[in-house]
Amino acid sequence: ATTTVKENKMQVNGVFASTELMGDLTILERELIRELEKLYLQSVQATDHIKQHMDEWRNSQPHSNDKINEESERKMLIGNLNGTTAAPVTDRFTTDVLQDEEAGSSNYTVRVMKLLDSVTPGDHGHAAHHPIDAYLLIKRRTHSYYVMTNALKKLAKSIKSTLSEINNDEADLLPKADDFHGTAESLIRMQKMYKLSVRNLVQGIVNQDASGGKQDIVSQNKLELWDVLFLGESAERIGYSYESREWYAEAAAMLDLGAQLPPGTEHMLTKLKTATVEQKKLSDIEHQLDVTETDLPKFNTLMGPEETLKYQVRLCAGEQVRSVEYEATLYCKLETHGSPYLLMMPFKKEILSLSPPVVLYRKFLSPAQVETIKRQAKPNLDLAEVHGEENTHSTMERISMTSFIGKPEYGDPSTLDDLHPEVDESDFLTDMNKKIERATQLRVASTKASERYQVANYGIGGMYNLHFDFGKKERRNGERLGTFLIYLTDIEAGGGTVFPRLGVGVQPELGTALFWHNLKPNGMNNQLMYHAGCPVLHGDKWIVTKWILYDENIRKFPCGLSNYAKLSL
Ligand SMILES: O=C(O)CCC(=O)C(=O)O
Ligand SMILES: [Fe+2]
Repeated sequence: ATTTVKENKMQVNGVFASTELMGDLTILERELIRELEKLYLQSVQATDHIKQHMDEWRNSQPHSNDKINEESERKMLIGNLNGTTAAPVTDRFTTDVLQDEEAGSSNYTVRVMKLLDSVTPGDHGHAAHHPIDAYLLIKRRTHSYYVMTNALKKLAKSIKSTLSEINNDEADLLPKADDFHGTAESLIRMQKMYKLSVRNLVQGIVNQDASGGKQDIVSQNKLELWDVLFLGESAERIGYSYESREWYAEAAAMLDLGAQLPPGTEHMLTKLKTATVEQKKLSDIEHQLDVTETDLPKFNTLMGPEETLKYQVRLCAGEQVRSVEYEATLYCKLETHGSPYLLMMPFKKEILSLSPPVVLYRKFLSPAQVETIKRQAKPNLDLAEVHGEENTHSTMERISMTSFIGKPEYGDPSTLDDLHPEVDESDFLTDMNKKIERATQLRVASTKASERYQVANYGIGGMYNLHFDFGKKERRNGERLGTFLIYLTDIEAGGGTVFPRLGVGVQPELGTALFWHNLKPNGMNNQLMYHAGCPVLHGDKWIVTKWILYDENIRKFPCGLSNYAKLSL
């Protein structure tokens, strides 16, 4: 499968495809927080205002301690004003103000005045007999209510407008509920892939035991019981029952330690209890399986899906899976390909697999060159889309942003013309084409010989599932013979490129290039070259890829058409 671009959208199923855009979101979030802070301050002001008036009102009540009196006063007052029986207290605020505004205060005042005698006995007889008492009473019923409800109304209005502003202006940029679910699911996938401990995750710790004594990555944030329950449910929804039980068991443990069950989650209690029991049983069995595993892996064979997945997981976690004997046959060299030019500056080449060959070129690009590529690619980053055999679809197969740099004529079947095989790239890319030619000994610097440079950016959880680089229909100049992939960032955790059928795993390192052939020398697809980009656990992964096409390179092969001829790079 190959990747091209789709409409501008930040995420696919909620996984932040690009850390760049996560940055934008952080800025947006800051603005949002400022808006909400403003609202909060307004609401505090309004509340203070209301409180003050309430206090004034309460303190000026002649019989503030006499609950029965107050209540009957209220009921009668409202009942009479409305011409109905008493309304609930909350309604009274609105009723009063509405009537106040509709009928005009004087009308209202007259009506209240008429009621006073029968309603509020004051300390010195009738409250309304004393002009000051009457004045204050009416003030409480009119002015104070008015001020209070107005403050509330204003607040409600400004909340409403802020919300609609957020909804209208930034709706496309803000993550949605789907994205939240997707982010949770991506966390579950990483939990499974990297065997992350749930207990550690709750503490904000990403443990890296599996990859051999590497340091934990610690966040300042922790998860709450609510999150733990949510993640358990997310895992359950995507069918990861083992992982779901781990979250539920952890939730049960948190409850035991005194955490409060969030409201509305009471129904989950039985689930949590059974999860604890089942999880204990399962982890015992798993443990036994681990211990009794004696099968030696058979690399460089077409292992089945289960075994492929198993080695994908192990390689992504940074494990060495091949025998020490095999690893000992690998080597590195200063490559010159016998060329005087390269004598001056040989490639630092490392063989990761002998046959089929996979090689590394250390420090292929300088940090400055890497920056140039990223700078050129950034403005056009778009959600990656995968072209399958049948149709084009955006899937969980690949979660990353991609963009292309260099002349569009490169590798484009519709604009290819045999008469114009060469196209002027920028000086920078022309140099890079030539450098890749010197390293791979293949023809690259012609529009027929290679595709455009594809730059990809993976955010946290971003990944590329197992796939082959060959297989796109209608590739006029032949299949993708070779993949020349340059890492543009170092990645602290996760984000490796793995070949489970070869037992090869590579950790991204800024400026280092990875090169392999997808085809056998006779042009047939090599099914051993199944590979994946592991989910990024921590960091911001950038790569640039040049696919080198078959037809222009047939003559470069030393071998004939045997399906078994071995190639070395
Ligand atoms: O991201 C990676 O490490 C692998 C990328 C890849 O396989 C591809 O772009 O075809
Ligand atoms: Fe690939």
